[in-house]
Amino acid sequence: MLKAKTGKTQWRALGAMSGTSLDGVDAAVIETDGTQIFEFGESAYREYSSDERAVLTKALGQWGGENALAAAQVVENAHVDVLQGFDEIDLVGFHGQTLAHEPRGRGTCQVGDGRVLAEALQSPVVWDFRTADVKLGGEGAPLAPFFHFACAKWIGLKDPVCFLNLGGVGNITWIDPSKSAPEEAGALLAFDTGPANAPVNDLMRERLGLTYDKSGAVAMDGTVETGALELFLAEPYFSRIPPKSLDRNDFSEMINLVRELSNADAAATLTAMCAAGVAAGMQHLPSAPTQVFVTGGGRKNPVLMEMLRVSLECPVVTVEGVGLDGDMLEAQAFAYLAVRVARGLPTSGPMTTGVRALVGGGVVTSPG
Ligand SMILES: Nc1ncnc2c1ncn2[C@@H]1O[C@H](COP(=O)(O)OP(=O)(O)OP(=O)(O)O)[C@@H](O)[C@H]1O
Ligand SMILES: CC(=O)N[C@H]1[C@@H]2OC[C@@H](O2)[C@@H](O)[C@@H]1O[C@H](C)C(=O)O
Repeated sequence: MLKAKTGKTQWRALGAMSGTSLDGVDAAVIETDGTQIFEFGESAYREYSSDERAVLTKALGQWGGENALAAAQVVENAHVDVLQGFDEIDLVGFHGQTLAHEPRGRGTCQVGDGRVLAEALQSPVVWDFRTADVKLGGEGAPLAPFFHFACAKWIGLKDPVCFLNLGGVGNITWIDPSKSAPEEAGALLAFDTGPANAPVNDLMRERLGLTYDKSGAVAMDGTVETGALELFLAEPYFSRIPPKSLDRNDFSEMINLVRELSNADAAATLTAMCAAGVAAGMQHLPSAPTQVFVTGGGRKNPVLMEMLRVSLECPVVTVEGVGLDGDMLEAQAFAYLAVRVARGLPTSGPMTTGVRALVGGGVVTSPG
């Protein structure tokens, strides 16, 4: 059973993330005061059933209505399922499921109601992390960068590095760990690099009835079609100055660029597009990173990792190489951010989301 505590300086926070891949819910505990990471705790994963995934897929791109409500219910149930298995939790950080993201237009939409979770878990819940940032002119994403800064400190780094998350969409955080705090000028620069695994997943589903290209097995036998890659890189998104963010389906038409190709060549080309998006992003960084730490499911794809190693001019390693868990980094990030919100500390700033001023985005709901 979850237990709420107040007046703490060190919190045992539980974070949960349901990412753009729609595979399931990651949940992880972290001990923190909202600045320093003291300890990483236990974690769990709750996969969506195929019926649940179908409900979520149907609601993608929607801002409300029947499908979005059904998706919210799936998200809430799955989260309660997995989160009730943790003990002695002070605070829950609940990201929810992004259905639509259009920061310069209709805003950003994450479903799953934090009030439902607070009641079911009898714990304070921090949720709706992105809305405040978007309202203040920010991209509302990425939000993990302040946590990446804390990770760089936890590792004990001194020189500029990058964290690269390869989920459905890719996002990168450049960090100068010699700065004392993430809100300090020059400490961070972050943005979405482009599509990551989502297009390959879509191709696998469409052609082979698979959910993803496990270990890059299909792409491994393919040849990259350079014409398609060039057309992809001509997209204005890549030259846009960051911060900038993407919706899962912003590049969904790129599958058309590989329509005529064999399964292997199409998978290789879409995988190369992910790596090329990251490489194009490097031009925007304040200085060359000494290392790139890769997190998210894409790090398990050796074809993608090799493409990154060839195109980036620095060592590319998985976050496991520095003692972190690449399956749980996003869940840990929302645990960490929840404590920052509870303590009134900012969670994003001009160099991570482009928001006008530092903002602590998130709503705190206590059980009734
Ligand atoms: N063993 C593997 N081989 C190849 N690809 C993999 C492997 N494991 C996971 N992936 C890819 O990683 C994806 C899941 O990554 P992750 O869990 O980081 O995404 P997410 O958190 O849902 O997305 P986002 O970070 O965009 O919100 C899968 O959909 C798949 O494409
Ligand atoms: C709107 C939204 O949910 N964006 C996600 C998505 O998934 C990856 C990338 O696009 C990133 O910008 C963000 O998630 C991570 C956790 C973030 O906010 O840092």
